[in-house]
Amino acid sequence: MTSNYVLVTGGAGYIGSHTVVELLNKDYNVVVVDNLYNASYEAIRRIEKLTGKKVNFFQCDILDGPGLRKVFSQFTFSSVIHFAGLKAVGESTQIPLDYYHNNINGTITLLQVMKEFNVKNIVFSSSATVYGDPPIIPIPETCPTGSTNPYGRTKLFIEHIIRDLCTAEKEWNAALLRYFNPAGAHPSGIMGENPTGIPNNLMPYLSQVAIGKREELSVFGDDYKTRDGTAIRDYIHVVDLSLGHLAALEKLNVNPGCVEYNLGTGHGSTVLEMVRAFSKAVGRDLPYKICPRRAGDVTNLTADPRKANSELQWKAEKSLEEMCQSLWDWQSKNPEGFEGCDPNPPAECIITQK
Ligand SMILES: NC(=O)c1ccc[n+]([C@@H]2O[C@H](COP(=O)([O-])OP(=O)(O)OC[C@H]3O[C@@H](n4cnc5c(N)ncnc54)[C@H](O)[C@@H]3O)[C@@H](O)[C@H]2O)c1
Ligand SMILES: O=c1ccn([C@@H]2O[C@H](COP(=O)(O)OP(=O)(O)O[C@H]3O[C@H](CO)[C@@H](O)[C@H](O)[C@H]3O)[C@@H](O)[C@H]2O)c(=O)[nH]1
Repeated sequence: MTSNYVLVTGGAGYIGSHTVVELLNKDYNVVVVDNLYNASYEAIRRIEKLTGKKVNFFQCDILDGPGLRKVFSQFTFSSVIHFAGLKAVGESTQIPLDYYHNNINGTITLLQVMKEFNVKNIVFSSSATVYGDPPIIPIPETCPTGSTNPYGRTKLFIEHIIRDLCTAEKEWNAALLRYFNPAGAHPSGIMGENPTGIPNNLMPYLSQVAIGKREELSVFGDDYKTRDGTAIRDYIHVVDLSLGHLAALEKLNVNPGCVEYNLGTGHGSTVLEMVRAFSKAVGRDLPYKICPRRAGDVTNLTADPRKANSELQWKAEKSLEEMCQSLWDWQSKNPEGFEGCDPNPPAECIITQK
């Protein structure tokens, strides 16, 4: 049995797949589990193509304790990077039970199996949404938390669960990574976000407008108290975000207990600034219309990333232009995303049926 594997849950998804590439590039041994609810096995094939390495993949649900035990019996893990979860804010208000069950029970099952196998280092995908409508901009990690939607509350509850575990059992270490707004794609143009159905998020929607799949962007609200009236977010290149996970893994080696980090750039952009930046990458103006605010949106989520910068020796390096260019490369080379590619893994990789 080879030791020192990193288990990546949700590793076929958008941020997970980019992180797996960076881990493999740095010679980590990686195992991916994903139930492929919101991903295609094609992402794993693309990771293999990009890195020239074989990915140990299992179609396994994190709610499937016996399934996870099968994986944990085959490898010795030093740590887990836990991406798996449902992530659409709007959908979470429609089907809250599914969100609470999948995200919270899934995480508890994972933590129980980790404990059984004496794996006590975890990097968790949290979110800036835990800050709700923050009173301080840029937002430090010490800002009060409290989310406005079921999805955000799952992130907040999971943070509490992991923190409680680290308090109760001192051998546990956890990095709770509060992501701001990931955007962009792998610079190769081979891998990127592959949203199913109509994208909820600004940048994937805008890129589908550019490719002609959607008529125009709806800009949700121009009456915010910002420089142009549209809401501000801290967009971070997905490759920078992925590298933040490698930095967090390193941090866990020095037994820090439970630590929270904002992963953002510290620079906020309005919706209209993003429309302009992406239009520039595409080479033409993209159509948009001003619409009412979207329920649940807040004015400004901009990170104060200094804690991550100093304690993780990590900094977001890539520009807004690189974010937009890589997204457009990916979208224009793969207008249908992974559609048309076989979404299923080889039968021997399937532990949990869909
Ligand atoms: N994308 C964002 O804007 C953003 C921002 C903040 C936090 N996050 C969090 O980061 C993580 C990754 O986000 P993403 O954008 O890559 O999303 P994604 O949907 O692309 O990836 C999540 C992956 O988890 C898998 N999954 C879901 N439930 C599972 C389960 N029960 N068992 C096994 N696999 C399961 C999905 O199939 C998918 O591949 C999520 O936890 C998300 O909440 C995302
Ligand atoms: O079609 C669209 C989509 C979005 N927006 C606006 O664009 C901004 C960004 O929206 P979006 O891309 O949907 O991201 P957020 O709502 O900020 O949420 C993302 O970023 C959060 C962290 O900041 C994560 O927790 C969430 O999971 C993730 O979806 C907001 O002001 C939206 O109102 C539009 O104007 N039109």
